[in-house]
Amino acid sequence: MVSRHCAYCLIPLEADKVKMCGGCKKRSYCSRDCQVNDWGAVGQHHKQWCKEQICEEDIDWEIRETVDGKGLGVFSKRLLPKHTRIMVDRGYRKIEDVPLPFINALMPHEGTLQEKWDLNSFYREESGDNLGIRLARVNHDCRNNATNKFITDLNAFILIAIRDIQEGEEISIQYHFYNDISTSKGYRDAREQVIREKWSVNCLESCICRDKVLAERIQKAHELDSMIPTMPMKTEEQIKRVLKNVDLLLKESEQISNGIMALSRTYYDGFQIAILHKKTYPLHKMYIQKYLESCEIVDSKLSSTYQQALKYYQNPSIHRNHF
Ligand SMILES: C[S@@+](CC[C@H](N)C(=O)[O-])C[C@H]1O[C@@H](n2cnc3c(N)ncnc32)[C@H](O)[C@@H]1O
Repeated sequence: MVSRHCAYCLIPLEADKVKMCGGCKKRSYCSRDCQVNDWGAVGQHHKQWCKEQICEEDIDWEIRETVDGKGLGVFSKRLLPKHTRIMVDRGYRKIEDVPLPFINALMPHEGTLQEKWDLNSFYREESGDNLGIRLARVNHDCRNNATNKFITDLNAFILIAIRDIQEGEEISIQYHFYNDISTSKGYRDAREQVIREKWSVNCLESCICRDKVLAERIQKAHELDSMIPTMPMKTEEQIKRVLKNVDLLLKESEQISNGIMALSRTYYDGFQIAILHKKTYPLHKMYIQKYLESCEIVDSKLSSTYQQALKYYQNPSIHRNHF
């Protein structure tokens, strides 16, 4: 069975007709024209990603039918260790920008283009509506093993493993964010309702997203997250107290949230707070180092977020909080 598609036009590829990218030796095409198109922004801008060793279809993952009625899904073809970058997918901002065969292939099968767009696109406050053609095949699971981020300046979604994913395991993300500690309960509940209506994903009473003890921990972590920037931070003692809360939040986030995404923000908070006072200044090193590492994973070295983090790492005194 053919499980590889041209990375540009998405037509199925016969094993003996595959043209491989000479750089990453992974990305596959049906023709030189498709390879040239994919190299620039017309396609997925592979020129930017070629050296980043992102996983590719048929080598690291494949799209196939699920056995539990969810339609197609994305499955790993090998062990994908935690923090592996599973896929990079160009973001389409408007229906008109998406090549017709791409959007036509999506769910709902008999739906209009608008219905397909509505079901498969993601909305983000900072970047609006976006559709990733391959990302749209990733199904929802409340115990998701991957998470995705839209990198606005690179116009790309990046899908990251948040724990080790075994060979043959389905790769899943969360369509609703019950454990997003950065938002209030009211907002999380409203978002969940909309998202359940959009994707008709209905969880059992026993699902982790309905666990009351966990919900309380998430709420407490959210309160801590909101409280940190409001705490007094003038004296050394006050700053040390805030940093204790930062460390507490990092520990909680590691266990209850989507991992790396939530941690990334809090590492940055730790950095901004530690540099406020000369006595706590040495502590900044650990936070900015962790922040830089997390930016490399969730945003990639190519992003402006990573480049800015690198500047702060190399020269913390350029940050406005520096004592
Ligand atoms: C973005 S698409 C995901 C890919 C889709 N399975 C396909 O074949 O193209 C979202 C749709 O997949 C199905 N789906 C995703 N996760 C599901 C889940 N956990 N349980 C049931 N259906 C799910 C629902 O029909 C949902 O509206």
